[in-house]
Amino acid sequence: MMETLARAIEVTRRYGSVTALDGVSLDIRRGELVGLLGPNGAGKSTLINLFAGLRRPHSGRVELFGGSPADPVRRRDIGVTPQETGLPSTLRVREVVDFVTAHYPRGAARGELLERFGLTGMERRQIGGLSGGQKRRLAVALAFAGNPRLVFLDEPTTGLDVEARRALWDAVRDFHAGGGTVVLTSHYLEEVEALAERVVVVDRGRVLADDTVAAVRDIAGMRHVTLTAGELPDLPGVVRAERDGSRVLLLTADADALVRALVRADVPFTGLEIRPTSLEEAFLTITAHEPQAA
Ligand SMILES: Nc1ncnc2c1ncn2[C@@H]1O[C@H](COP(=O)(O)OP(=O)(O)OP(=O)(O)O)[C@@H](O)[C@H]1O
Repeated sequence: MMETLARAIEVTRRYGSVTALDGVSLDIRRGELVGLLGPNGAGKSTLINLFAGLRRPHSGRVELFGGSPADPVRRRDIGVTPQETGLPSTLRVREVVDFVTAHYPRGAARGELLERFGLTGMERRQIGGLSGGQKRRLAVALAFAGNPRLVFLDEPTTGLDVEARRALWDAVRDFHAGGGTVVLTSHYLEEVEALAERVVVVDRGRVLADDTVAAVRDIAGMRHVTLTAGELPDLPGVVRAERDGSRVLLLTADADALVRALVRADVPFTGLEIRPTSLEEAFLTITAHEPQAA
């Protein structure tokens, strides 16, 4: 059994009347590269802030390396890149890196760290003079300044162009290949797909799915097929079927095959519509209902 580095057990966290996390349980094991996927306001940043010891849960428990995230000794072995890049604009790149690195017993070598994130030659530049993408890369690089065992990257590639995004993906992959554990958040399945093996889908403070990227991709690729028809025969690949008067809604991973089967079965239908499901819709539908016949 792989060692668990971070763990949330039935965690609830509110902000005023907003429940940001609602009974979330999650284990992050050593060597994993986990993507937290979910729409705006899903609770991803809140979860990272709890693991990083920046916030405390209202109920449930959060553990980091088997202890409390509030313990500074445990926090030495993590790195975090927050969603907002707030670095002092008058300082030079070199000064910021040295300042952050100095906080750790095993700080990274500056030159090597900057190289990994495509910032070589920028040591003397002031933060305020960097481009948005360069600032972002620096903020992500700082998460690795202490040679952490576990890093939390909150939307690491926001604001990066394609090339910079790929370079950052490579840096994250290198860290992972060297035995590092990564938790990253994203709104985009493609980003999670490019990096992660395991994806945890979060929405409205709850974990909707915790599975392989392939399994989640299948669910996310579901289509809603709706049509007006009478009694329907058994159709292939229907995950869920629902009737509302004469309107039938079918959920399937392969809409083309479904439509071909409908035509072959020679059942009269009108008003055929096919549309993608949102990730949320797909997961809610699948987790809330068992397949049933129309
Ligand atoms: N400091 C705060 N004060 C009040 N409400 C907050 C605070 N932080 C988060 N929230 C609320 O908690 C919920 C979860 O927010 P959170 O930032 O964790 O989501 P997220 O998944 O990271 O979203 P995004 O992708 O937009 O960053 C949202 O409804 C948000 O408005």
